[in-house]
Order: sequence, then C-alpha cells, then structure tokens
Amino acid sequence: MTIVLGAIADDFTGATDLANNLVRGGMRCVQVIGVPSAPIQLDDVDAVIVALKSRSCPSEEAVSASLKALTWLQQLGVRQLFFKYCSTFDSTDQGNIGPVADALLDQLGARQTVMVPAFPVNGRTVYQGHLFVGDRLLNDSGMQHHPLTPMTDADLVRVLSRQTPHGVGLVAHATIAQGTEAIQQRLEALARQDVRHVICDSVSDGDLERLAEAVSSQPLVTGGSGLGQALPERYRRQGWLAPIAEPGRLQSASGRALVLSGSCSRATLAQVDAFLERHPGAGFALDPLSLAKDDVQWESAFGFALKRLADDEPVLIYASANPEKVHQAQAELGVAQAGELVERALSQLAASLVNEGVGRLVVAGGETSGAVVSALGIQALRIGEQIDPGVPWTQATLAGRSRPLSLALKSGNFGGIDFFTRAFEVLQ
Ligand SMILES: Nc1ncnc2c1ncn2[C@@H]1O[C@H](COP(=O)(O)OP(=O)(O)OP(=O)(O)O)[C@@H](O)[C@H]1O
Ligand SMILES: O=C(O)[C@@H](O)C(=O)CO
Repeated sequence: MTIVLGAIADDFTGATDLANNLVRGGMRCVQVIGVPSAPIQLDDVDAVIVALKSRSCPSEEAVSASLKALTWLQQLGVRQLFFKYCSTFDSTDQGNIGPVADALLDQLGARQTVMVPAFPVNGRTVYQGHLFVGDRLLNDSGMQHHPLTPMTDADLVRVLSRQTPHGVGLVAHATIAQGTEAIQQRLEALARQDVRHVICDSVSDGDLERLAEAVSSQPLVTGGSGLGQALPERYRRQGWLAPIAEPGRLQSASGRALVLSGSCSRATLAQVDAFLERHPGAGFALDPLSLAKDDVQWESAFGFALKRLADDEPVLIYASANPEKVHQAQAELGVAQAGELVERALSQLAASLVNEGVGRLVVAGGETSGAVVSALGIQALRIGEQIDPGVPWTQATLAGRSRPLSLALKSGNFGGIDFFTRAFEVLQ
C-alpha cells in the first residue's frame, strides 16, 4: 500500500511525539533522523517522519533541510505532508515556522495550509487565535523564558505575520464547532483573499477531529501532534489506510539507566526536583560557565555517572536551570554558545556512557535530544509504548552493539512530575 503520510518535524522530541500519536491511531511509522543517505526498508509502513533539528537554526538552513526532506518524501509518493512544530509554536520573528511553511507550499505548488498547534490532552489549546498552556496564555506560561525561542506573544496570527510576507488568517472556534463544511467554506473564503496560512482554533479533541476531516485531503497540513492523533481515522474512512494495524512491539530493554536533561522548561525543572528529592545525591548539575572554561566539569560528571552506573544507582546529569541562571550564562557567553556548550557536553556524555553500558536512556529537551541522537549516530527509531502523552519509548540499533538502545526523548514541557522515575517502570 502507498505511504499515506510524510512528516517533517523541526525537532527530535516533536518527531517522536507525532509518531507516538500516529502509532496510537493505528499507523505503522518509521522515524528517520534527517534524510537517509542510503535506501531504507519501508515495506508495510503507513507514515514516515523525518526528524530535523531546524527549530532554532538560521531560517535559510531550516528551509533548505526541510525542502530536502520534502523532496525525499515526494519521491516516496506520500499522499499528504505534515510539517510538525511545537505545540507552543516555538519560533522567533525570523522563523522558522513561517519561512519553512512558505517554502514547503511553494515546492508543493499549494496555495494554503492550516496551522494547528493544539494538543488538548497536554493542555495546549487555541482560542480566538491565542495559544494557552493550561489556563495561562503562552506568554505567561513559562515559555516567555525559553532559552532559545522565548514566546512573548500569545496571538498566533500576529506571531506568524512577523515571520511571513503572506497573508495570515484565522478559523475561529465558532466555525470549527459548526463542522467540516463550515471549516472548508471558511478556508476557501480565506484562500480567495490570498490568505496563505490559517491559524485554527481548537480546544478539544472533537475540534481536532472536525479539522482533520476538513483537511485530510490537502497537500500540506502543519501543527502539533494533536492533529496527528485525529488524522489516522480520517485516512481510514477515505480508504487510504487498512483497518487498525498492530503497532510494532519493541524488543525487551537491557543495560544501565541514565537521565540527561538540557531542558529548562517549568515542567522539566519540577521533574528534576522531584527526581532529586526521591534519589538524594543522584544528580550532577552542569553549568555552561564552567563548561566554557575547561573540561574539568565534564570529566567530573563522567566520573560521577560511571561510579553510580557501576553501583546500579539512579543517575541524572542536568543543565536545567531557572531563568535567572540561564540569563546569567547567556549574558556572559551569548545565547547560542551557552546552548551549544550544554548540548555538546550532554551529547558527549551520552555517547561515552552508552559505550560504558547504558542501554536505557531518557533525554529531556528537543534541542538536547537532537544533539544526543546525532552524537550517537542513530539513523532511525522504532516507536514503542507511551510513557506519558506525547512521549513514547523508542528503540535504535547502534553499530557495534548487539542489543538495541532504548531511548525516551521528552519534550521540555511534557510528562508528569515523576517522569524520570516512571519512564523506567513502564519499560519493565
Ligand atoms: N543552564 C543553561 N544555560 C543556558 N542554556 C541552557 C542551560 N541549560 C540548557 N540550556 C540550553 O537550552 C536549550 C533548551 O532547549 P531544549 O529544546 O533542549 O529544551 P526545551 O525547549 O525545554 O524542550 P522542547 O524543545 O522539547 O520543548 C538547549 O539548547 C540547552 O543546551
Ligand atoms: O509539540 C510539542 O509540544 C512537542 O512535540 C515538541 O515539539 C517539543 O519540542
């Protein structure tokens, strides 16, 4: 059967989040890390997700990587394209959501796309074009302090209008509530006014189902994984997808357990605190200012982890810090360098500690996960059981290792407070 969906995700945790929801909808998914350099086996696959690290890089790089992914997916003959970005619309005035969406539309020869970041089960909803995280507007949710893409405006029409020269419009909730026909009529009316990007309100799974029905035949849809949760059922009704497939089972996990965290989100900071409270002495804090000086802190972190792993004790290495500390590091080092130092330190720890027997690895943060997965040389991930909404266990085959590596890539703001402990319980 034809591959139904080809997705391009702007970060690695976002890619596994989308894959997780598609698998739960009964689609057989493969997640690849960048465009594969050699042909890969895609028999019996309904969806292919290309994970990029294009959320925070210069927009020209994001556009070029996304178009390369699109070309590859077009060659596979996929029926619909999905541009996956964050449910908190992480971006800056330079992009990358607007420029990438424009470039994808151009290459597809399509005139319009919907923008649907909502993921209600995780508290992300959009009403009158304004993004909420739980009961807070985006700019008051903690996302205003994000180290790389601070979100200081919750009005997505306004946010996106700064990123594209094209028209940006809204399908408001009153229309979504009326159902498919009303949504399609509104999209058509906006297209006639040359509105190219359409932010869509959605406050419930029902809204996402109505939207999915309205857009499941469009060449390109964009948004968070909430829309991805609703699409498989539409594809099935359109006859594009066989009845519910058995989502693949992963091999049993083996090896030592390690948690690495480079996310500074409110949720991750609470998860770090909860883990350290439950396992006193199990954490090692990295600090970009020390990392910038020499290798001493990295070596200490490595030694600390080795010792605890040898004793089979829980271990968490983290750079996660409150906004004051992050700003202090950024003021001295610059935003990009502070981030890079942390990403390099954590990804080198991952590579070295996997060599020392780590087989179950949890990574918190999308950029951080991108750096770790790249350092490990992983090319593709199989999707397994969900730990919390949006975060599944995955498995990767590594060169020179007989057993696969089990890997959970946690989006910054996802997961319950006990995530770092519960993740390993789910594996047993
Ligand atoms: N103490 C720190 N000071 C400055 N920058 C930091 C610090 N700790 C982490 N960082 C950087 O902040 C960025 C956090 O982004 P990351 O995407 O990993 O987390 P997140 O945004 O919370 O997760 P997600 O993208 O999944 O929502 C990374 O580039 C990381 O290196
Ligand atoms: O949509 C989300 O919130 C996540 O999948 C994500 O992209 C975080 O990096």
